[in-house]
Amino acid sequence: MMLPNESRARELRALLNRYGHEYYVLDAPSVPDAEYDRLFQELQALEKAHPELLTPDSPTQRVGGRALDAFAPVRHSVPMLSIRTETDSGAGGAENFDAKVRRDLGLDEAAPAVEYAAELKFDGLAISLRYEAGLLVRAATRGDGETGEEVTQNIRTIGQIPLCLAGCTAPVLEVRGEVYMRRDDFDALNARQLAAGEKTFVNPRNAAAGAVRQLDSKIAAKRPLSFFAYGLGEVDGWDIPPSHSALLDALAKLGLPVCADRATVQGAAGLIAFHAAIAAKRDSLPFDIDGVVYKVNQRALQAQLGFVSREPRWAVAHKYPAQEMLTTVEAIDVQVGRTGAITPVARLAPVFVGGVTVTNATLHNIDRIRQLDVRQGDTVIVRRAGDVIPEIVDVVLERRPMVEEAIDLVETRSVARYAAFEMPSSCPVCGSHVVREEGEAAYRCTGGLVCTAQRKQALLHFAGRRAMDIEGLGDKLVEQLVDTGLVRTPADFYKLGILKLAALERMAEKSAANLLAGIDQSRHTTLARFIYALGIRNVGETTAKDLARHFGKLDSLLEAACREDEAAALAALQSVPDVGPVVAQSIRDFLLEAHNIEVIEQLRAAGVQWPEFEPSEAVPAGPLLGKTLVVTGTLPTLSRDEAKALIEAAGGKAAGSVSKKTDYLVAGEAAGSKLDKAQELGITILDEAGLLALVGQDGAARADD
Ligand SMILES: NC(=O)c1ccc[n+]([C@@H]2O[C@H](COP(=O)([O-])OP(=O)(O)OC[C@H]3O[C@@H](n4cnc5c(N)ncnc54)[C@H](O)[C@@H]3O)[C@@H](O)[C@H]2O)c1
Ligand SMILES: [Zn+2]
Repeated sequence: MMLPNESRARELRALLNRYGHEYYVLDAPSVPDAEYDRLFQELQALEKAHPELLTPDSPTQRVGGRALDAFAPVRHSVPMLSIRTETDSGAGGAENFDAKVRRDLGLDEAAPAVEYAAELKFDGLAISLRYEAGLLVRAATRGDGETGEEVTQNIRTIGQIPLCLAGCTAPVLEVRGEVYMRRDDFDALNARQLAAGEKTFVNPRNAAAGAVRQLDSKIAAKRPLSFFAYGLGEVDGWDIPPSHSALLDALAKLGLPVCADRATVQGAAGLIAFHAAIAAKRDSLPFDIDGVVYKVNQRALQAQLGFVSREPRWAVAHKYPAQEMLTTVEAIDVQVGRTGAITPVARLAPVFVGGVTVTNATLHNIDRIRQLDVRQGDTVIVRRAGDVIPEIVDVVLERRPMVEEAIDLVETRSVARYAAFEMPSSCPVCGSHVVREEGEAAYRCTGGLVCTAQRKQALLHFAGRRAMDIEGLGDKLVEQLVDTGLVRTPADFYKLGILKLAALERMAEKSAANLLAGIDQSRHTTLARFIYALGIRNVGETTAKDLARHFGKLDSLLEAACREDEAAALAALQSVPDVGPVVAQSIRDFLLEAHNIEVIEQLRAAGVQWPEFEPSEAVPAGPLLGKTLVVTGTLPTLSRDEAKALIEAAGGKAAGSVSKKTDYLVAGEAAGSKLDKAQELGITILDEAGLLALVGQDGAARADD
């Protein structure tokens, strides 16, 4: 009968061997390192407590993985080892190592502190570079430590690795170091993979390992890799410096990249300080590290300490919290952003990753979800590295909850317990319909005027100088008005009274009165400004002007955009200059949303108005085509902007100053120097009625007056 410990050890060996194979040989781990380490430590503890369970094939007794047959084997005359990991994550990690070193060296209490070289533990893969007479002749992976794989071609594509050493012609110099991928290079690579519909990499380490062990050097060359040297292999004819820190300096002199984040420190206190300093800057490093490495600095002492099975006794790795962890997806929700973008988010069982507890992870968009095939209930790998938002990078499919489904009366099959995620068709915040623009990854809520998620942004835009131009309505005030519930939609601005406003914190009666005056003034506007103020996606100031000029009346625009026949509606919109299919679709989506129309009607009912005219379609050229007009003074009914809009709508140009090129001056009450100048130049002077007549808008044609 098999004892429980024995069967657990067997189970752990099998699991670790499989994960090791996926990681070392296939470069495609299915679980995060932290999960592997947890099982590894469990097996180590079991073997320690019951030495009879230790088998020669145990993963605790070996280094790395077997070399792939596809590469030529390389025997390492000096084996490439692993490094023991100190499991105490606090200061104890450094203290334990220092105490052990002192014990192993036979140092007593009175002996001075041991000197250490402290470095970063780069998260990539180990490579041995063999230089003969100063030339790079071979590069090899670690493999199982004894035999690695020849990857010279791929390594030659790494620009940072010198093909020829500076000032060294020693017969043999094997340099060991880490090939890694910078985070920015990794992000760019994944973006390219995603765009090409190919599988993305879980982390920079796997991407780097996959690139180095890529059979096709052309593909390897497209994966941007970097390198740091940190040690030696076989050496012949080169004077090895007496300390590790001096060795790193010497390697840098030969032209090899050596990381600047390293220090020579004394005793446990020095190690603790280094560990803390690097922890503080870990997120801002341009590449991933999983910890720091402490090495006894003097070579003589290293030799005295020697090795145990798979690792040196003079070095230890002291890790930081893992940047990838396993957790489960409790639900997939969507979030509505300030601009209406709807993004899926995974609600996670709380997990400590990259130094923080994470409960949500962005899923970016539906394409990303489909690519990962992530579902509610799944066990996933969450990654948080650098200052970026936590992300789900992979699904552990073998842990997906499955249920039996009957195919017929006798047969069943296993299917995923939860269905694939679908984007909602209406906004979870306001219920408006949701659209996806062509060629865009994001879905959007179309309820720009009503959606609370977009409210503050929309109101601020509406009041903006280039939109309704409401004086004194800045972001602080909009925030206050929304938070106190006084304003929900732009129409509410026009319902504000002095009492309500003056009751707001920090609002003096005088400023309340000024604001109300500003709001009141904004009632007289132009159609272009009004359209722009609505905040329709993709409709900027210029497009708003084009639309106003083309349709002349808001109702003509509404009618055209909301036609039942979608193709006809889009065509009508696209007959406006510079309006393409995407803009046309945005306009239609916005105006088809009944919530938005309600607000537009409320605004009109509140007295927001603008001059309207017959669409310029009827008079394609416009009566003022090629004419330049200047408006000055106060007109009896039109505001300055309204007059300008009329001129522009009729094809004319509204200029700011009078010159010989001016065709007409439109002068109102209290017109000053411009009038004098126009008279001097003999320019035709019009009053408001004259202007209206000129553009074919005699009094009767004006709406709302
Ligand atoms: N996810 C999985 O399924 C899976 C499977 C197997 C192993 N792993 C991971 O692999 C690691 C264990 O592998 P290991 O035995 O290679 O040990 P290790 O990676 O923890 O330590 C040894 C390696 O550290 C690297 N290193 C980085 N910076 C260094 C520096 N400054 N000086 C010296 N060496 C430096 C070298 O490449 C060296 O080979 C663990 O992190 C484990 O989680 C993960
Ligand atoms: Zn919404």
